[in-house]
Amino acid sequence: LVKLMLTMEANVLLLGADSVGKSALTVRFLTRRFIGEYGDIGKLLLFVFLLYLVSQDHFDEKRIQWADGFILVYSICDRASFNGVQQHIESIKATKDNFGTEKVPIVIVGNKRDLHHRRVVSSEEGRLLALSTDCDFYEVSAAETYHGVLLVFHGLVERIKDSKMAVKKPASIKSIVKSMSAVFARRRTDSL
Ligand SMILES: Nc1nc2c(ncn2[C@@H]2O[C@H](COP(=O)(O)OP(=O)(O)OP(=O)(O)O)[C@@H](O)[C@H]2O)c(=O)[nH]1
Repeated sequence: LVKLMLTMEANVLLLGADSVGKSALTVRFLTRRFIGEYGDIGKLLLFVFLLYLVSQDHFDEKRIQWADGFILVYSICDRASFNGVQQHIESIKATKDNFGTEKVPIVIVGNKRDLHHRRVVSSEEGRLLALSTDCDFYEVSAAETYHGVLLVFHGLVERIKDSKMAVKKPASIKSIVKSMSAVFARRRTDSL
């Protein structure tokens, strides 16, 4: 019995306005714990670590090109952060389009779901934005659960896989045609 392990490396860029929870989501995903649970020294170490991992919220083409997938975060308690997501989507699509890339893997995340008493952006608004821009949508609480955050990253990985397969498809059809014509060419020369 042979077991095949398929692994995939992907660059993921988290974008969003200040304080929407980008660091909290990343820390939750990587350590299963909420960023607020760490003591002062823990927070300092995490901060240094995240300096390497979390990209800040300004755009440049290189960073967008670098990324295979995007997590666009807003807070359900912050309308301006939600409005910013639309602009991010437009910039990403415009930049990726320039390079002829297929459907861009983007996941929209409404964070701070636990603060429902302070909610100003409804779930429907988030879902509609995702529908109209062809992105996935999740509402989560980095403060409360690991599972929802895990689903976000898994959902994005699935999208990245799909887009990589879509890019590869024409090449593989080409290679099938090539190998078939090689077989027929050999048969023709064999029968001569
Ligand atoms: N109640 C609640 N608070 C959260 C949640 N996620 C993050 N926070 C808090 O929101 C604040 C900002 O979170 P960060 O993770 O630092 O946000 P960020 O987007 O990385 O912020 P910047 O560094 O400004 O870009 C912190 O006080 C977090 O503890 C959440 O799901 N619920």
